[in-house]
Amino acid sequence: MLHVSTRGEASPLAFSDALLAGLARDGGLYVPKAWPGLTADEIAGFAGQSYAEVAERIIGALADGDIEGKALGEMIREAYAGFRHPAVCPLTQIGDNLFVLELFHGPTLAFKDVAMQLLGRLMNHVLTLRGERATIVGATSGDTGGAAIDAFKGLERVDMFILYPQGRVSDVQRRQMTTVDAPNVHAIAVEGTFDDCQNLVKAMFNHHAFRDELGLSGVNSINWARIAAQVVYYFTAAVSLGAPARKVSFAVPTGNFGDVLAGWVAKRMGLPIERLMIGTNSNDILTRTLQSGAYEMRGVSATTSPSMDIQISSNFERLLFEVHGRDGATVRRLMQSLQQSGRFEIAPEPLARIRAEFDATAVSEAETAAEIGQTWREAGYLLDPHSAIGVAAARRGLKLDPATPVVVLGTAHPAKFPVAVEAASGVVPTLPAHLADLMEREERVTLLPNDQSQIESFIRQNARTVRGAAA
Ligand SMILES: Cc1ncc(COP(=O)(O)O)c(C=O)c1O
Ligand SMILES: N[C@@H](CCOP(=O)(O)O)C(=O)O
Repeated sequence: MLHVSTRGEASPLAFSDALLAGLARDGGLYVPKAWPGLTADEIAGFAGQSYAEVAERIIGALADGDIEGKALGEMIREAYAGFRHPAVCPLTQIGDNLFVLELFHGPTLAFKDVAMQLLGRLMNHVLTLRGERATIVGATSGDTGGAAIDAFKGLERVDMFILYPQGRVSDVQRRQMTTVDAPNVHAIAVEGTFDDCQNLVKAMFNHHAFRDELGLSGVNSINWARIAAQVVYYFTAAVSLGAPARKVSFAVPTGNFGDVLAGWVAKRMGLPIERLMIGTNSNDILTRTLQSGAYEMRGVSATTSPSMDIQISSNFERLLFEVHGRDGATVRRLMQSLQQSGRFEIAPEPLARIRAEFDATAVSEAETAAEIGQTWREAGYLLDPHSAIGVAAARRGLKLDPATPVVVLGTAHPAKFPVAVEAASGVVPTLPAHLADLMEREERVTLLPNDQSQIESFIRQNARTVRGAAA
């Protein structure tokens, strides 16, 4: 199956080519040309299967034979063997019809590990088959960076450069990026916001001479394979609550719109999802957009859920493409308007299509802290601030529809955000044993201005890949 760009002008690519490309050459994001479907019987058959078995079926359907089946199965099994919970992504009940899907049992304690541990293996596999190398550039508001560095550290065929906003990630998040002693990974602190970092990454991809010279690739959720891997846990969670016979809703703490988009993809593939509830922090551009139809940028404020301090929600472009009948020209026009004036308007019909499947709600800093405190007191369950935003969104959804179970995506371990969690609950969350000495490890980081040419020079000087060929 081929993958097409949301902006309609780049050449369609097979799964493994889209995996290495990251962003399409027209600036768009890749999506499969058609959604593979699973029957209700097949979905019911997932009950009792391991996470890796379900992943093999779902990712196999999305990769559509482009990654050889036996190799894919082995990579999936290896990717999840190191998770600290045998279920990989277990489900915990914290209230009436209220569940947390714990996505933080991977090495860096965030949901990013679920996709990234597989992505590292997939990329290494494809690059090895082709005898190529790649230079990965990524932007992080805190979690993607650590997960990517862990998954790619030491890989011979890859150099990795991760841009994060200086002073705007938690100490644990920063140290997970800066204390890894591997010559192929580089943490770059940028004087700017996450949106600046993400804009720099996209600008490097759109600088085609640089892109080709360095063999650029990306591991942010602009990379279609990231979303594909995230689809799996929607199936495992819903099936364990009775799907496909029973509908389930999901509440998703949202920033770049990748995780909740994966839920929308699961629904397209046949999973009976009732509602997809977006929870935003006070950087509430998505909530405002669903209310008014106007996607309008404002300044980003720093919150206790820093990974969601985002205004340019990259994957929303994929949804825009779908609700506009896959019309790349319209998406190009909307994205141009965003770049030129910081806003665009969604017409009534596509907006109605979005509202038919998604709800959105903004959760303030005070409400986030109150949710952490309440859930700890009532359920004895410690939430991180991001997951707390999901729980607050779920509680609002349950008031409207108490009969449908809601699964909140628990996107990070509370110990990644100890200051906010302790302030809200009085409990100091502790890091798992493998990270116990994180705060004592030596840091290695380069501070650079928000300037594309200086960042490109740094990457050129430090990357071992030239023109995508093996050095
Ligand atoms: C802990 C955490 N929760 C939620 C999100 C938001 O996810 P997405 O950007 O896929 O919407 C992020 C960042 O991506 C995150 O790191
Ligand atoms: N919240 C993310 C931001 C980048 O998101 P991605 O899913 O597009 O990689 C982070 O923690 O870095």
